[in-house]
Amino acid sequence: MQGIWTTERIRAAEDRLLAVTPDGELMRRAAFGLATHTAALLAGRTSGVSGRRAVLLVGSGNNGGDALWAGAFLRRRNVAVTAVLLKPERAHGAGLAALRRSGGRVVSAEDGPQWIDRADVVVDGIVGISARGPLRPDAAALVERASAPIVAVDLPSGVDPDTGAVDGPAVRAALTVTFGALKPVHALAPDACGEVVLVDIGLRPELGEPDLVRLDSPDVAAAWPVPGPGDDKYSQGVVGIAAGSATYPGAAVLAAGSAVRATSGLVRYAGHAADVVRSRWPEIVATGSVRDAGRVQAWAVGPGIGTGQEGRDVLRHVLGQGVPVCADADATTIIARSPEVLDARDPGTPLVLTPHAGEFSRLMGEAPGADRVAAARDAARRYDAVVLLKGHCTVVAAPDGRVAVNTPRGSWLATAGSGDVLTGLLGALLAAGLDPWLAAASAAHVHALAGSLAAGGVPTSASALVTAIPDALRALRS
Ligand SMILES: NC(=O)C1=CN([C@@H]2O[C@H](COP(=O)(O)OP(=O)(O)OC[C@H]3O[C@@H](n4cnc5c(N)ncnc54)[C@H](O)[C@@H]3O)[C@@H](O)[C@H]2O)[C@@H](O)CC1
Ligand SMILES: [K+]
Repeated sequence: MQGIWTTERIRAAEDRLLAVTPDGELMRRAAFGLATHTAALLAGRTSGVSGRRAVLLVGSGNNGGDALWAGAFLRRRNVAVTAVLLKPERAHGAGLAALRRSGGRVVSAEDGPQWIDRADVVVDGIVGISARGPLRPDAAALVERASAPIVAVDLPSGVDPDTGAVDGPAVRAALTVTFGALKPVHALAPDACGEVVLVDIGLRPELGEPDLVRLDSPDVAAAWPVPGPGDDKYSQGVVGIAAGSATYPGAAVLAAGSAVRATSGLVRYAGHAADVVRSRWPEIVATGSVRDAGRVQAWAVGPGIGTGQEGRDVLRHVLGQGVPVCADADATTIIARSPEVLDARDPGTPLVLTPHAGEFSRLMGEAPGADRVAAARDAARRYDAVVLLKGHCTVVAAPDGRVAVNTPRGSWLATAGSGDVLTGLLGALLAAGLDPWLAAASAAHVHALAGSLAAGGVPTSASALVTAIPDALRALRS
């Protein structure tokens, strides 16, 4: 599990560490790591380091200081280094002196473009964790000019460090070299960060518990239920799927099929698409109504059930069964419009809501906004439910404040029916007895992995996603 800390926590930890570390030592560690990874990028992209040209974009803070010191280290490997100072009077003094001593060139922002045009790599030391708002016009113009790969120092400038939001011009890096700990931007703005490498500067002992986490494949593999010697189809958890309609059976087929592929437990289906579901998935026990579905250990409810009286009755029924419920799609809309359906829920029975931005707006009366982590946390508290906020990056918040972020592998999941597949995965994990927050985060992880395997670099479909679930689980467990 990877920990992620907000900039406020990072700054506090850095202050504690600075107090017991010789002056300049942390920046030296950071800059040495930055130089090493920048040289590796140069070697990879231009098959050499010596004689290559690096341009540093240097802002007014320590982020620029890191860039300048890294420039001095790169000089030792005979890289031609030019620092472009955005605010010459406020550039990091010691870093500037070190670069000059090493034979680096220092130019003004006006002279920057001619050096940027000839660069093999551009190092973005414009702003780091003290950044506020998008790039200012002078910096934006220089960044725009760069056609060489950009290495972001700590984080891509112009992207909000704590939310990953981009509201104007920002750096799009090939590589981000960060120090001490991952920050939210690294999980929430993967396209702006490019590859992210973490340089150890000794901060970990000062950090405490992370604010957010990202599950690694081994975490998900360890959590994912597989049958043991004493198991049968009932002991592994029976999931009920209440989805789809006679006119729109697709959601039912996808959600139920996804549950079949996710675990070895039994899958029940209840709804108007029973015949279609049975013909597609003969292993499913299908009935026409949730009232005669039989016992289950969790319900996944919502996709395609409609938002009218019948949908409301279905939702109220499953919420009253005293088992965990994953409420998706139409079920979310019903809850937003008729919150009294939640009265049917036994207090203490886990509920997972899986809204996309539009459904979130209905549930909360306002859009998630730039701070999607805070938004998901608020919704989790308001509904006393695990909230999985869909989007390019999925945010999973628990009512107790835990948050997991799933960083996608491309945008392959943006396809019709993809959400139904996630609902099936989540239902199966809830039925197996996983902690609901871990279930949601694990389902999101496998969903994304199945998406990238199904796609293999070209657009894919929800049906292909269902087919790829075993491949994803195999990849996790290998
Ligand atoms: N504190 C430490 O011990 C360490 C800090 N390190 C580096 O220091 C960075 C943080 O440095 P600072 O706190 O000095 O601040 P930054 O370098 O992040 O920002 C400097 C200043 O830029 C200005 N600014 C904010 N937003 C801007 C925008 N959108 N456009 C233009 N200017 C803007 C502000 O006046 C801000 O104070 C980290 O990101 C990291 O790179 C590393 O050297 C590791 C050790
Ligand atoms: K930066």
